[in-house]
Amino acid sequence: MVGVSQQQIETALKEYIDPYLQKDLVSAKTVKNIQIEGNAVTVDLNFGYPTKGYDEVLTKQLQAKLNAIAGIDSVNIRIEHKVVAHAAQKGITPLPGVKNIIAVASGKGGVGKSTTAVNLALALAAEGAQVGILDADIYGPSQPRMLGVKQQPDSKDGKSLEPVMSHNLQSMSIGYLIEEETPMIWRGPMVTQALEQLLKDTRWRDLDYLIVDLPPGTGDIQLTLAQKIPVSGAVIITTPQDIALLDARKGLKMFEKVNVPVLGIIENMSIHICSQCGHEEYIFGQGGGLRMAQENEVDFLGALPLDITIREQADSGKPSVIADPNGRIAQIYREIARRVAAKLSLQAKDYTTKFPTIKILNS
Ligand SMILES: Nc1ncnc2c1ncn2[C@@H]1O[C@H](COP(=O)(O)OP(=O)(O)OP(=O)(O)O)[C@@H](O)[C@H]1O
Repeated sequence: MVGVSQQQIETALKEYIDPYLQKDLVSAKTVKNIQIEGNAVTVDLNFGYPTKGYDEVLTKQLQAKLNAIAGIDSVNIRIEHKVVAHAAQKGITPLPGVKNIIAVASGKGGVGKSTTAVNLALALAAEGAQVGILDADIYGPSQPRMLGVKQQPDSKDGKSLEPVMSHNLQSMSIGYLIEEETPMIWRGPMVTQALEQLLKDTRWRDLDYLIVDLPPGTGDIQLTLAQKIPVSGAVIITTPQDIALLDARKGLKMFEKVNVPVLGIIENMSIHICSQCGHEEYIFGQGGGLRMAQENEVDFLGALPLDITIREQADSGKPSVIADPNGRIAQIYREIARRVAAKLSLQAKDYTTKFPTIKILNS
């Protein structure tokens, strides 16, 4: 009997389109090794984005596919992931301890940007990445409450700050340093200076992703931040109302202006689910976020319902991804997290720190 060939396995792997990368496994360069021993095949895959919540489904589908090849009776799929640093805006120095910064922005306030940012960060961590969150929403820092953090950050040297740990997430917020009731009057330059300091003086530790929860809006402050922080990609949060969509479009333009790629749009409060009877209703209109994404040729990353549990869980210091990890809402956030990370993994790598020094020798 003729044995199974490497070519046969590759052809089968080429037929599998990864739903997050939207490419087949071979073209996406995820296949690291194929080993055939008699009737047994082992495939080693390596992804540039964290895949914990997807490994089981992927393994089952590939096993079914490869087992269908005549002559194979044992399939072993080994999955790894390795997140690398991707390029940020030209001329901005990368942040020590942080591979990729993802900015979460909204055109207008109150659309659920901070709630989505923290759940996205927790979802990326649940997928297996090392994640941090910087609460740059200086006017209304809500991350301490949502992360259930009461203590102030430590400082080992009196100059830098140690990130606060909760739910396996490193975090920093102006809210850790000032009293919640203290009225702060921030003026433009003060905000950017305070945030730059908060970002740079924190000793982030080996982060694959740092989520930056930007202040709402698309004014000068946001523009300056988008220019000064080394951002690899941005995510825009909107609700389906026309007014929010209009403002979200301004957000898209802002990132375009500063050459930060937009990874996609998330629609929040998309559909209302009645907590009494489960009835579903599109209070703010249907499909607005998707249409806007299509019109502007950016990805639509997903939609979250308007659901009281999202607010209650965030308010209690345990956002939905932590409070109900197997629930429907957590699964939506995790699906979105995989899309965000996969989209980022397709972008150019950051070579700035890896170039060897060229020495010119006089002979
Ligand atoms: N999908 C949702 N379903 C129900 N409540 C939500 C949802 N998303 C956010 N909320 C609630 O809406 C309120 C506003 O959310 P959040 O603070 O995240 O918005 P924001 O856009 O960051 O606001 P700001 O612009 O003021 O910083 C919060 O009480 C939050 O718990």
